[in-house]
Amino acid sequence: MANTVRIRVPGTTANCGPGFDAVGIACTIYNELELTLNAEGGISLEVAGEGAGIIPADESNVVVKAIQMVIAKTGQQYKGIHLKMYNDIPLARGLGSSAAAIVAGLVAANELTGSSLTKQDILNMATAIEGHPDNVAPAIFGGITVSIMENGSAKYLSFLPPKEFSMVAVIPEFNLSTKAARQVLPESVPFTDAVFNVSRTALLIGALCTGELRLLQSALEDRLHQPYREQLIPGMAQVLAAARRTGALGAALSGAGPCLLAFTAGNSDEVGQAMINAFKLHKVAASYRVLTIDSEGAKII
Ligand SMILES: Nc1ncnc2c1ncn2[C@@H]1O[C@H](COP(=O)(O)OP(=O)(O)OP(=O)(O)O)[C@@H](O)[C@H]1O
Ligand SMILES: N[C@@H](CCO)C(=O)O
Repeated sequence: MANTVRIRVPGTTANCGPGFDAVGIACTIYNELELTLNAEGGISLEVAGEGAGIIPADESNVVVKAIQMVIAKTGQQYKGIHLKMYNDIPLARGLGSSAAAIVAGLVAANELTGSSLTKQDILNMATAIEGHPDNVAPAIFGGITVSIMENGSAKYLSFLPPKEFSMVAVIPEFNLSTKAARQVLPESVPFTDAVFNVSRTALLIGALCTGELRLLQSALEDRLHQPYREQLIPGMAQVLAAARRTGALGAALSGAGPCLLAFTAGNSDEVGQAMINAFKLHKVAASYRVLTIDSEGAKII
């Protein structure tokens, strides 16, 4: 018997400057996934939008992996996995495409197999596939999330800020895999840099919780990953500086990049244009999207 469900999952921006592997925000950019499970074998895939013609229709596909994980865990007999994707989140740009894909697969398969998994189970399974919880947590719960790993289990909190802001995501035309962007990171950092990031991360969460957005400029500073990743993104420092000069509340690398994100309270188009122009000076073509916070996370539609 065929069994079909459709899911919507938001893209996410992780790290938010100093909160490496811990802080993430769900954004109003979405992928939709329609999953049909049946008893006959085979995997089929139709993709519209981002990733069309690139995403594989086999077991190397992270959505398929996630679905098979749920089928195995729940002891179901489904063999046929049929997927239709409608993707707006660009792949390997720093807006959480892999987290959205994993979460879509897990949530959809859970829905079709009796909904025995809790959101906490889904968070743990998604983190096991993704490797870190900072994108998958907001993709599941929505809002701004802080997540940590403890004895193999993810602990998280999700909140909405009292004061609204927008996020200008500037998306260069080239992609950068998280794997490549993690390879340039050092194995250890100076104690002073660790202290620098602890203080900024605390300030960042405090500023977002209280709405003291004037503090974002300092709170988005980071010494754990951005300085090392600059070499991978031509013009990164200048594009972030252009955002600040144009009046952004603050700016940072989105996830592992190459997307750069500015927080704004009004002149988003002006900031986006200034960032694109700064990229152009480094021969990088880019476009921008003005996003806000998604408060719902993954949901069945
Ligand atoms: N809709 C999708 N279906 C299947 N696989 C996908 C999908 N979207 C992304 N992926 C996989 O995830 C990879 C991109 O993941 P990666 O972690 O490198 O970047 P990202 O998740 O877009 O960015 P970041 O983690 O920095 O926010 C793609 O190359 C592809 O293998
Ligand atoms: N925290 C992750 C986010 C991207 O997946 C990183 O920066 O590598």
